[in-house]
Formats: sequence, structure tokens, C-alpha cells
Amino acid sequence: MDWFNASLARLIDSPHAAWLETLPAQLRQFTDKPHGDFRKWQRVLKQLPSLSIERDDDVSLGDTVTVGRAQQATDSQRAQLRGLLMQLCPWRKGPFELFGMNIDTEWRSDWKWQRVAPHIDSLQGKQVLDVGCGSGYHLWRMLEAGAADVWGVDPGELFLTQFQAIKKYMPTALAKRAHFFPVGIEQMPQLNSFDTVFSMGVLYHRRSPLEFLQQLKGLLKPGGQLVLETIVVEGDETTVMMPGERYAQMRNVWFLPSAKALAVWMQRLGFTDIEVVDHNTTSLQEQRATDWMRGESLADFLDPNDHKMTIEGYKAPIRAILTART
Ligand SMILES: Nc1ncnc2c1ncn2[C@@H]1O[C@H](C[S@+](CC[C@H]([NH3+])C(=O)[O-])CC(=O)[O-])[C@@H](O)[C@H]1O
Repeated sequence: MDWFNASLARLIDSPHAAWLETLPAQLRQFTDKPHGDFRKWQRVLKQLPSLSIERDDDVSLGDTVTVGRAQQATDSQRAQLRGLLMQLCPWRKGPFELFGMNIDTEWRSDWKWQRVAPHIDSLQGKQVLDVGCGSGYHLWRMLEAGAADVWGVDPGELFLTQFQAIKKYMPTALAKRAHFFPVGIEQMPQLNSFDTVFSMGVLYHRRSPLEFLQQLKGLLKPGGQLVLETIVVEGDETTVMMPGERYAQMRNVWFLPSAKALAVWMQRLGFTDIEVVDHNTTSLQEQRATDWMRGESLADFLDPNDHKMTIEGYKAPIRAILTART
């Protein structure tokens, strides 16, 4: 619980103060009854070596989110860091580099950011929320883009621990502006307070995508921007696909609309300025197994004889980015 105190304190004078009515009790519940391996991961976190940077430019929040230079750690400290962080595998979203040690994650999340960044309102001085933030990789990119505070929510306990590991090495001036709460969007009140809300890779995991969009809308302040990224299918305003039990081996995939159908949903819910700004087929270079994620990845989820199809016989994943305002 203590780990959340600084972020909770930051909420008091923020536009999101109403979150304090529900969040502390949810966090208490989380820390009292954590799931699975959470305590083990937290022990790993405590053993991470104390390493510090010397200057601001020892940090880069660019494509590879980097803290520290190789010469600021010994080889044995780097080996210790690697051995401990390996215990937090699978590392899905990144890449990161800590004191000369690269974390080559399953996803090149920097490629997603490159597709998103040209289409978003300036984040300079803004309050930004990332719903389903994973390891928090994009939160650091949002700080790079000038956000005042970035708030990530994701119920994944491993992702929280990975975020804590990276944050541990960030200089205080940056770390105090980056926040992560292990809650799902359905646990958040309608705050109407964020300038920009991102939700990337989450809509297809929601059983009720319209309710999800309505919740995202209720988090934005009037005139705020939603940046939504999700798997879509080819088709017109009337096309929506619901796969069977699995899609590209994922079990919890519900609605896959076409980008045009998704735009209709958003319009019906009262969003304005809706634009489909990007359409992209995920490549085997963008999502792949690495030393840091040794399980199956996209290559195993596609038909080995035809990479345009999934192994279940559906079209391979295409992802769209939509922007809209409240
Ligand atoms: N109810 C929920 N509320 C909030 N988050 C949730 C919920 N359910 C699942 N998640 C979280 O949404 C994230 C989806 S991954 C996208 C990561 C990043 N955004 C990316 O775009 O690279 C996409 C994927 O791997 O399929 C996971 O971290 C879940 O824990």
C-alpha cells in the first residue's frame, strides 16, 4: 500500500481528486489479497541493486526507454540486474535499457507509438490516462511528449511490478509524475478530468465494448481527446466479427468491428471529430518471441502456410487507431 502513497497524495490537488473516494479501498483490497506470484515478484523488486544516474541526460524516454549508462554499473551489477529482471518474465511491452542492459520485449511498442504520436493533441502540460497500460512503456513516452502527469491503470500484477522496476531507476523529477494503479477500468468512477485518454489493445478484451467506450468517455474532460487502438476486421459500417473460443490463440477476444463500424459506435455514443488515423497489419518483427518472452508469439498464432490467416482460420490481426473528442 505504501508504494501507492505518493501517487495518492498527488491526486489530492489534481483534477482527479474524486478518484480518492473509491481508489484507496480498492488498493487496500489489492494489497491485502494479492493474486498468485505477486509476493514473489515484490521480493525480486526489493533485491534490485541500488544504482544511480549522474545527469539528466543519462535518461532517454525515446524509442528504447533508457536509464543509466553502461559505465554507471559494473558487469556483476548488470548480471544481477538481468538475473532478477528475468524473474519478472514475460516482458511483453518495451523495449527498455537499464545501465547498458537491454530488455528486448515481445512487442516493439515503440512502433505502435510511432503510429499513434503524429495524430494526438499536444500532451504538453496535460493530464493523461492510459487504460490497460501493460508495463507502462507508453506512459514514459507520454512524459517524453511533455505530459504533466501520466496515470496508468491495468489489473496485471506482473505489469505493475515491471513498471515499479523501471520507475525505481528513474530520476525523482520524472518518477513523481508517473503513476500506476492495479485496477480495471470498470472500477474507475466517471472523473471527467483527463485531457487525453489512451486505450490501446483493450477494446477486444471487453465483453461489452459499448459500455467500455462510454466509460472512456466519462473519464475525459469536455473537449478531451480519446486515442483508441484495437484489432479490427476489414468491412463497412455494418461489419462486426465475434470469433469462437480463440482468436490468434487468445481466449478473451470478443468483438472485432471494422474501423468504420467502430466509428459508428463512437458517434452513437456522442463522440465528435472521429477519425480513423491508422490501419496496420501486425508484422512478425513487431511481435515476436525473445529472450525476455520465451513463450509462443505471433508466428505461432498464424497459419504456417499463410501468414494472412490465424491458425483458427480467421484473417490475421489488423489494428486500427481512432481519435475522437468528447
Ligand atoms: N478491465 C481492464 N481495465 C484495464 N486494463 C485491462 C483490463 N483488462 C485487461 N487489461 C489490460 O489491457 C492490456 C492489453 S495489452 C495492451 C498493452 C498496451 N496498452 C499496448 O498497447 O501495448 C494487449 C494485448 O496484449 O492483447 C493488458 O495489459 C491487460 O492486463
